[in-house]
Amino acid sequence: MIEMVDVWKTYPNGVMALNGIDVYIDKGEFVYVVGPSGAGKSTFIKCMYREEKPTQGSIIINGTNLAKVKERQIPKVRRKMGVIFQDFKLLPRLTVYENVAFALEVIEESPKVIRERVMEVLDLVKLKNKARMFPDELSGGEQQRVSIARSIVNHPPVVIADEPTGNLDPETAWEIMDIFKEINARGTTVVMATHNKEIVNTITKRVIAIEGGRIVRDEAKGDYGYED
Ligand SMILES: Nc1ncnc2c1ncn2[C@@H]1O[C@H](COP(=O)(O)OP(=O)(O)OP(=O)(O)O)[C@@H](O)[C@H]1O
Repeated sequence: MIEMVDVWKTYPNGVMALNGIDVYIDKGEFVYVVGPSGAGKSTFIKCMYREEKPTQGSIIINGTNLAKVKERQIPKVRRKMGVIFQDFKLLPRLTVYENVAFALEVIEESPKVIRERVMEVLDLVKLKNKARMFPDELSGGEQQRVSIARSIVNHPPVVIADEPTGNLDPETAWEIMDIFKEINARGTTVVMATHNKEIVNTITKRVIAIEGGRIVRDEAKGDYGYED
Protein backbone atom coordinates (compact mmCIF):
# COMPACT_ATOMS: atom_id res chain seq x y z
CA MET A 1 0.00 0.00 0.00
CA ILE A 2 2.67 2.53 1.11
CA GLU A 3 6.32 1.72 0.64
CA MET A 4 9.27 4.01 1.22
CA VAL A 5 12.67 2.76 0.13
CA ASP A 6 15.81 4.61 1.25
CA VAL A 7 14.11 8.01 1.31
CA TRP A 8 16.29 11.06 1.93
CA LYS A 9 15.19 14.67 2.06
CA THR A 10 17.52 17.62 2.24
CA TYR A 11 15.84 21.04 2.10
CA PRO A 12 17.37 23.72 -0.14
CA ASN A 13 18.87 25.42 2.95
CA GLY A 14 20.89 22.27 3.65
CA VAL A 15 18.77 20.86 6.51
CA MET A 16 18.76 17.07 6.28
CA ALA A 17 15.22 16.25 7.39
CA LEU A 18 15.04 12.57 6.34
CA ASN A 19 18.10 10.36 6.33
CA GLY A 20 17.33 6.98 4.80
CA ILE A 21 13.75 6.00 5.61
CA ASP A 22 12.63 2.44 4.84
CA VAL A 23 9.08 1.56 5.76
CA TYR A 24 6.16 -0.55 4.60
CA ILE A 25 2.59 0.19 5.63
CA ASP A 26 -0.04 -2.36 4.69
CA LYS A 27 -3.62 -1.76 3.61
CA GLY A 28 -5.89 -1.15 6.57
CA GLU A 29 -3.14 -0.36 9.08
CA PHE A 30 -3.34 2.46 11.61
CA VAL A 31 0.07 4.02 12.17
CA TYR A 32 1.16 6.79 14.51
CA VAL A 33 4.29 8.74 13.60
CA VAL A 34 5.90 10.14 16.74
CA GLY A 35 9.16 11.83 17.68
CA PRO A 36 10.62 15.04 19.11
CA SER A 37 10.03 18.43 17.53
CA GLY A 38 12.10 18.82 14.36
CA ALA A 39 12.61 15.05 14.03
CA GLY A 40 11.22 14.93 10.50
CA LYS A 41 7.62 13.78 11.05
CA SER A 42 6.00 16.48 8.93
CA THR A 43 8.58 16.00 6.21
CA PHE A 44 7.83 12.25 6.24
CA ILE A 45 4.10 13.00 5.92
CA LYS A 46 4.63 15.68 3.25
CA CYS A 47 6.71 13.31 1.13
CA MET A 48 3.87 10.79 1.41
CA TYR A 49 1.35 13.12 -0.19
CA ARG A 50 3.91 14.61 -2.53
CA GLU A 51 3.91 18.07 -1.00
CA GLU A 52 7.68 17.61 -0.81
CA LYS A 53 9.78 15.57 -3.16
CA PRO A 54 12.48 13.35 -1.67
CA THR A 55 16.06 14.15 -2.64
CA GLN A 56 16.61 10.41 -3.07
CA GLY A 57 14.67 7.18 -2.75
CA SER A 58 11.28 5.97 -3.83
CA ILE A 59 7.79 6.21 -2.39
CA ILE A 60 5.19 3.90 -3.83
CA ILE A 61 1.58 4.44 -2.88
CA ASN A 62 -1.07 2.10 -4.25
CA GLY A 63 1.31 1.07 -6.99
CA THR A 64 2.18 4.63 -8.03
CA ASN A 65 5.82 5.67 -7.70
CA LEU A 66 5.58 9.29 -6.55
CA ALA A 67 9.07 10.04 -7.89
CA LYS A 68 7.80 9.36 -11.40
CA VAL A 69 4.65 11.46 -11.11
CA LYS A 70 4.73 14.61 -13.25
CA GLU A 71 3.72 17.91 -11.68
CA ARG A 72 0.47 18.04 -13.61
CA GLN A 73 -0.50 14.55 -12.41
CA ILE A 74 -0.07 15.41 -8.73
CA PRO A 75 -3.72 16.46 -8.15
CA LYS A 76 -4.86 13.12 -9.57
CA VAL A 77 -2.53 11.17 -7.27
CA ARG A 78 -3.64 13.26 -4.26
CA ARG A 79 -7.25 12.35 -4.89
CA LYS A 80 -6.38 8.85 -3.75
CA MET A 81 -5.31 10.22 -0.37
CA GLY A 82 -7.21 12.14 2.23
CA VAL A 83 -5.00 14.72 3.91
CA ILE A 84 -5.83 16.36 7.24
CA PHE A 85 -3.91 19.18 8.92
CA GLN A 86 -3.66 20.68 12.38
CA ASP A 87 -5.19 23.96 11.16
CA PHE A 88 -8.10 22.44 9.19
CA LYS A 89 -7.51 24.51 6.00
CA LEU A 90 -11.20 25.00 5.22
CA LEU A 91 -12.36 27.52 2.65
CA PRO A 92 -13.82 30.34 4.78
CA ARG A 93 -16.36 31.62 2.25
CA LEU A 94 -17.91 28.23 1.64
CA THR A 95 -20.42 26.49 3.89
CA VAL A 96 -19.73 23.16 5.54
CA TYR A 97 -21.63 21.43 2.75
CA GLU A 98 -19.78 23.34 0.04
CA ASN A 99 -16.36 22.70 1.61
CA VAL A 100 -17.01 18.97 1.45
CA ALA A 101 -18.74 19.04 -1.95
CA PHE A 102 -15.83 20.94 -3.48
CA ALA A 103 -13.64 17.82 -3.54
CA LEU A 104 -16.25 16.08 -5.71
CA GLU A 105 -17.07 19.07 -7.90
CA VAL A 106 -13.48 19.30 -9.11
CA ILE A 107 -13.74 15.74 -10.39
CA GLU A 108 -17.08 16.56 -11.99
CA GLU A 109 -19.24 14.08 -10.11
CA SER A 110 -22.95 14.37 -10.83
CA PRO A 111 -25.02 16.59 -8.50
CA LYS A 112 -26.90 13.51 -7.27
CA VAL A 113 -23.73 11.63 -6.33
CA ILE A 114 -22.30 14.76 -4.72
CA ARG A 115 -25.39 15.26 -2.56
CA GLU A 116 -25.48 11.61 -1.48
CA ARG A 117 -21.80 11.37 -0.67
CA VAL A 118 -21.61 14.71 1.14
CA MET A 119 -24.60 13.89 3.35
CA GLU A 120 -23.19 10.42 4.01
CA VAL A 121 -19.85 11.78 5.29
CA LEU A 122 -21.47 14.65 7.19
CA ASP A 123 -23.56 11.99 8.90
CA LEU A 124 -20.41 10.03 9.76
CA VAL A 125 -18.82 13.09 11.40
CA LYS A 126 -22.16 14.07 12.97
CA LEU A 127 -22.48 17.44 11.27
CA LYS A 128 -25.52 17.00 9.09
CA ASN A 129 -27.35 19.65 11.09
CA LYS A 130 -24.58 22.21 10.47
CA ALA A 131 -24.30 21.75 6.71
CA ARG A 132 -25.33 25.34 5.97
CA MET A 133 -22.98 26.98 8.43
CA PHE A 134 -19.66 28.65 7.65
CA PRO A 135 -16.35 27.50 9.19
CA ASP A 136 -16.07 30.53 11.48
CA GLU A 137 -19.44 29.64 13.01
CA LEU A 138 -18.07 26.28 14.18
CA SER A 139 -15.92 25.14 17.10
CA GLY A 140 -12.40 23.88 16.41
CA GLY A 141 -13.52 20.27 16.80
CA GLU A 142 -16.38 20.80 14.37
CA GLN A 143 -14.05 22.43 11.86
CA GLN A 144 -11.73 19.45 12.11
CA ARG A 145 -14.69 17.14 11.54
CA VAL A 146 -15.52 19.06 8.36
CA SER A 147 -11.95 18.72 7.22
CA ILE A 148 -12.07 14.97 7.87
CA ALA A 149 -15.36 14.72 5.97
CA ARG A 150 -13.78 16.57 3.06
CA SER A 151 -10.76 14.29 3.08
CA ILE A 152 -12.79 11.06 2.92
CA VAL A 153 -15.67 12.06 0.65
CA ASN A 154 -13.78 10.61 -2.33
CA HIS A 155 -13.38 7.31 -0.44
CA PRO A 156 -9.55 7.37 -0.58
CA PRO A 157 -7.78 4.15 0.43
CA VAL A 158 -5.42 6.10 2.69
CA VAL A 159 -5.83 9.03 5.05
CA ILE A 160 -2.74 10.98 6.09
CA ALA A 161 -2.97 13.37 9.04
CA ASP A 162 -0.39 15.78 10.43
CA GLU A 163 -1.16 16.59 14.08
CA PRO A 164 -4.93 16.50 13.56
CA THR A 165 -5.64 17.03 17.27
CA GLY A 166 -2.88 19.61 17.81
CA ASN A 167 -5.25 22.60 18.02
CA LEU A 168 -7.98 20.90 20.02
CA ASP A 169 -8.75 20.54 23.71
CA PRO A 170 -8.27 17.03 25.13
CA GLU A 171 -11.95 16.07 25.13
CA THR A 172 -12.44 17.17 21.52
CA ALA A 173 -9.26 15.34 20.53
CA TRP A 174 -10.80 12.08 21.76
CA GLU A 175 -13.94 12.72 19.71
CA ILE A 176 -11.79 13.25 16.63
CA MET A 177 -9.97 10.01 17.35
CA ASP A 178 -13.31 8.15 17.42
CA ILE A 179 -13.82 9.28 13.82
CA PHE A 180 -10.35 8.14 12.77
CA LYS A 181 -10.99 4.78 14.43
CA GLU A 182 -14.26 4.45 12.53
CA ILE A 183 -12.61 5.38 9.20
CA ASN A 184 -9.93 2.78 9.87
CA ALA A 185 -12.52 0.16 10.87
CA ARG A 186 -14.10 0.66 7.45
CA GLY A 187 -10.83 -0.43 5.86
CA THR A 188 -9.02 2.87 5.24
CA THR A 189 -5.31 3.01 6.03
CA VAL A 190 -4.53 5.81 8.51
CA VAL A 191 -1.11 7.43 8.99
CA MET A 192 -1.06 10.09 11.70
CA ALA A 193 1.79 12.23 13.00
CA THR A 194 1.04 13.23 16.57
CA HIS A 195 2.44 14.63 19.82
CA ASN A 196 -0.55 13.35 21.78
CA LYS A 197 0.97 10.94 24.28
CA GLU A 198 -2.33 10.10 26.00
CA ILE A 199 -3.98 9.10 22.75
CA VAL A 200 -1.06 7.00 21.50
CA ASN A 201 -0.79 5.20 24.83
CA THR A 202 -4.54 4.55 25.07
CA ILE A 203 -5.67 3.77 21.53
CA THR A 204 -2.84 1.32 20.92
CA LYS A 205 -1.68 1.00 17.31
CA ARG A 206 1.53 0.64 15.34
CA VAL A 207 4.03 3.32 16.33
CA ILE A 208 6.86 4.57 14.14
CA ALA A 209 9.26 6.86 15.99
CA ILE A 210 11.45 9.24 14.00
CA GLU A 211 14.51 10.99 15.40
CA GLY A 212 16.99 13.00 13.37
CA GLY A 213 15.28 11.92 10.16
CA ARG A 214 15.64 8.21 10.89
CA ILE A 215 13.21 5.57 12.07
CA VAL A 216 14.46 4.61 15.50
CA ARG A 217 11.52 2.44 16.57
CA ASP A 218 8.71 0.61 14.78
CA GLU A 219 6.38 -1.40 16.99
CA ALA A 220 3.14 -3.16 16.09
CA LYS A 221 1.50 -2.17 19.39
CA GLY A 222 3.73 0.63 20.53
CA ASP A 223 3.60 3.40 23.07
CA TYR A 224 4.45 7.07 22.75
CA GLY A 225 7.81 6.73 24.46
CA TYR A 226 8.58 10.43 25.06
CA GLU A 227 7.86 12.71 27.98
CA ASP A 228 6.11 15.57 26.13
N1 LIG B 1 10.62 23.98 4.17
C1 LIG B 1 11.69 23.76 4.93
N2 LIG B 1 12.87 24.30 4.61
C2 LIG B 1 13.95 24.06 5.36
N3 LIG B 1 13.99 23.30 6.45
C3 LIG B 1 12.82 22.73 6.82
C4 LIG B 1 11.62 22.93 6.10
N4 LIG B 1 10.64 22.24 6.71
C5 LIG B 1 11.20 21.64 7.77
N5 LIG B 1 12.53 21.94 7.85
C6 LIG B 1 13.48 21.42 8.84
O1 LIG B 1 13.53 20.02 8.70
C7 LIG B 1 13.63 19.39 9.98
C8 LIG B 1 12.46 18.46 10.17
O2 LIG B 1 11.28 19.25 10.25
P1 LIG B 1 9.82 18.62 10.35
O3 LIG B 1 8.85 19.75 10.26
O4 LIG B 1 9.69 17.51 9.39
O5 LIG B 1 9.85 18.05 11.84
P2 LIG B 1 8.67 17.54 12.79
O6 LIG B 1 9.15 16.29 13.41
O7 LIG B 1 7.40 17.51 12.04
O8 LIG B 1 8.62 18.68 13.88
P3 LIG B 1 7.38 19.19 14.78
O9 LIG B 1 7.04 18.09 15.71
O10 LIG B 1 7.97 20.38 15.51
O11 LIG B 1 6.28 19.57 13.85
C9 LIG B 1 13.71 20.52 10.99
O12 LIG B 1 15.07 20.77 11.27
C10 LIG B 1 13.09 21.68 10.27
O13 LIG B 1 13.59 22.92 10.74
